Amino acid sequence: MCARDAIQAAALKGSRRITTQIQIQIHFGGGYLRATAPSADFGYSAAEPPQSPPQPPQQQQRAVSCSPALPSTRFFPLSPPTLTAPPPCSRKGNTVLSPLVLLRPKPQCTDPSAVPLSHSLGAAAAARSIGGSAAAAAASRAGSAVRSWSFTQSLRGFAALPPALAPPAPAPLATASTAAAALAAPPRRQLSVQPEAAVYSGPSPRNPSRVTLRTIRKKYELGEPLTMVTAYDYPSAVHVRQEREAPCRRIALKMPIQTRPRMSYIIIVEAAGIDICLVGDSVAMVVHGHDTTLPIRLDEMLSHCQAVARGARRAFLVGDLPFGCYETDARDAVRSAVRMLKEGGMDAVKLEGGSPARVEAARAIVETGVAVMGHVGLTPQSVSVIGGFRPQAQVAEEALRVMDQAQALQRAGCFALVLECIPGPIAAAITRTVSVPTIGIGAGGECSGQVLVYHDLLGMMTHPHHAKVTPKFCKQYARVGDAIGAALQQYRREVEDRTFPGPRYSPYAISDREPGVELLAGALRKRGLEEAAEAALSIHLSGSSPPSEDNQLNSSKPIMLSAPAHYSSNNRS
Ligand SMILES: Nc1nc(=O)c2c([nH]1)NC[C@@H]1CN(c3ccc(C(=O)N[C@@H](CCC(=O)O)C(=O)O)cc3)CN21
Ligand SMILES: CC(C)C(=O)C(=O)O
Repeated sequence: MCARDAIQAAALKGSRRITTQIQIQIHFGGGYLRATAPSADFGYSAAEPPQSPPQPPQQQQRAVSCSPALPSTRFFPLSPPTLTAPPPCSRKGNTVLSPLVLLRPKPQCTDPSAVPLSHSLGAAAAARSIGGSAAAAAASRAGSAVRSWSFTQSLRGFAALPPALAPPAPAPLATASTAAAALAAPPRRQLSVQPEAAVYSGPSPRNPSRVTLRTIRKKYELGEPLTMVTAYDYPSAVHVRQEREAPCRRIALKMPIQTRPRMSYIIIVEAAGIDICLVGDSVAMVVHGHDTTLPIRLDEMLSHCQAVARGARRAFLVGDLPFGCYETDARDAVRSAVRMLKEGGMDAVKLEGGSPARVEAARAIVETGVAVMGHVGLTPQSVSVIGGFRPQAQVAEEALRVMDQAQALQRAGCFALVLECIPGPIAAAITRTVSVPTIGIGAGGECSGQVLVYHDLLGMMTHPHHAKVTPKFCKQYARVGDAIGAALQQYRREVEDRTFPGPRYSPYAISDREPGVELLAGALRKRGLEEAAEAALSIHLSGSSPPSEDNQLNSSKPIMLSAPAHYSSNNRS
């Protein structure tokens, strides 16, 4: 079925949205990458089926061979796309899949800059180069009908689209500088293979539930509490995101029974759906083991931001500007903030303090086009002048100063403010005097939202070293630190008494299609390695009857976390 038939069939069935996807396979030195990217999002309904007649095959074939040649600059040493033949489109529900487009590096290419093609950025960059200005031309012709990447026109089977979406005149493709930017771009949530979505239609259409500043604003206006946690790495970012229950169950059911989490636990973790993820400079203390947040550098923060951006799907990502990268002047601040977005993959930055210089920095960053979260009250980067992580604004004069700072930051354009370690009534007063959300930490329950450090709320900081830097305002919703300790102890015991790995976790057998172990033993004996031969033979024989699954489960039960009390009554499976 060609794309047009598939779209028409879906339209006549009354489907409102039909998504088309391009499948691309990029070949490089040791293998290939396959990427699927939405080509366009057509808002057809049964009332307005696509009109245009299919083009004659000759013309379609020409459309393929005339497809915009890939630039053979030093950035994209690829041959022009070829189609796998024959190229029928397939349809999955409302998604029409293109035939596979193959991209191969030109054989004569010896340019070392071809190397980036060997990781996923290569796919992203190639996709950008193909879709680039072709999509721009199509978008301006078709107005709002085309919402994203329009490489479709150049593909046989995708050629017969409605007049509004007719192929644009061949347009110049990505320039060297856009190509370079594409290669330098960090891994980005859902955007890596659909750059046009970011240019023409805002955040990825594949993830419409992503939290944006508009979502935050809406929640704030409706008086719904905002949730924020810190995340410093990929696994914690994965945990704070929200996913549907079904895929989690599917994944869990594929896991070995011993390591399969309880269903109630999966649902709880995966449904966390936290609104905002802060890659906080507290990582310096929590992960790097420093006594303060001061030592962490911008490049270290960027590395944490990138890991979080790879794991996050829904949350709005805020990167903390670390001490020393924004104080000198506003230009310094803007440069650091831009890196947080460009290299770190963040959606916004946070900076500490409300002095006139900090307010100016916030204003300059916002004017550059980067959203800023302010932070007043206890600002740990000022520990040197504060003399410790001490609560703030406990006397009227100080409270008024913090309130003035909050207002100044709001006027500078901050979209939200963290209020840290101040009395609840002061936080309540600030929350009422500003018209942006306040996110409290140790600031009582009257803020527009709350933030806690991930490791604190999970009870991962039970080691005495950590306990001393875990603030007393932290509620522990689990005791993960205890579970980690118990699991490590059990592992050590089982290794020492040789119950681990046992036959159950020694899955690799010598092929039984040949008398392999006997041959091996013979060869070992010939080399005078009698003992080695005996060992191979006896282990091979004893490993032939692994104990039953039941025995295994009884001998070594995984340590399971109990669900937090307030969830368990609803979610036990
Ligand atoms: N794990 C962790 N959680 C945090 O919330 C956190 C960090 N680390 N590191 C960066 C800052 C520092 N924070 C802290 C740390 C300790 C206290 C605390 O216990 N303060 C004592 C007073 C200490 C003193 O007087 O010196 C208190 O009574 O509140 C407060 C905030 C909050 N942030
Ligand atoms: C505690 C939060 C607000 C923070 O700034 C951090 O984690 O660095």
